[in-house]
Amino acid sequence: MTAPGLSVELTVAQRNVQLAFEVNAGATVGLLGPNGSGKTTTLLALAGWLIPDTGRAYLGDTTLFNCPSPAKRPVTWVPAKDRGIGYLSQDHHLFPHLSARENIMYGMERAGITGRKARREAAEAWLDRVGLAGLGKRKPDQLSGGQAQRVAIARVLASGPRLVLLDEPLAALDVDAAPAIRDVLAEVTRDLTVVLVTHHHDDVVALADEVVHMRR
Ligand SMILES: Nc1ncnc2c1ncn2[C@@H]1O[C@H](COP(=O)(O)OP(=O)(O)OP(=O)(O)O)[C@@H](O)[C@H]1O
Repeated sequence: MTAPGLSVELTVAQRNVQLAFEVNAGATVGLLGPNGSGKTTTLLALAGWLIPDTGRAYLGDTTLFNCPSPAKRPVTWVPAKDRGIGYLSQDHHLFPHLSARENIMYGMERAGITGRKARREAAEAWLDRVGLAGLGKRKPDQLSGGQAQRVAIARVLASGPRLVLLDEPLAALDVDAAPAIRDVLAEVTRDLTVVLVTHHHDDVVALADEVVHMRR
């Protein structure tokens, strides 16, 4: 399946955020800007967790939201669970009672991927792909921070998202662990449409095809 392109424009007056940008199908755009410039706000609106005052976002042929006026309800508002968007933050947010493999399988189940055996096999393949072959039975508290973030990457990607949102995905990692995981992210998102928020120039160089510079 080919990744869709993304087009977004939005304003959030209370947060003093106003922006517009496009991402080509299968490309990664990096959002760079100082604290408070609206990077997280933009990701929240795309993910479906924040309704902007005005704006529109199109993912391929799908209208994610269409908010013509702050005084009116959105004309179109696709709920977060129906957007087919994968969100990865700096915290892995793995379920502590589930193994690494079960966490990945959970992401697939939520995305409607049927068949427990198929999910299990796919989860094993994802563990392999993110460099964790053989560690599928470990619970999050038996993994290092870097290994847990690799599981989180696999959980997001295994669900087959149409758009991937990366919110400072390497910020919580040791400087020693970050480069290898950056390489994993670059490999697994190569053909996907991605919006990346980061403060790190290394992330932009390794992951982004284009950069949006945001100002306060
Ligand atoms: N829950 C909130 N309610 C009101 N204003 C908020 C809220 N969260 C953030 N803001 C404000 O909205 C603006 C944009 O914040 P946002 O978190 O999107 O910026 P950011 O670029 O992601 O910053 P950072 O790099 O610090 O994460 C800031 O002025 C911030 O103070």
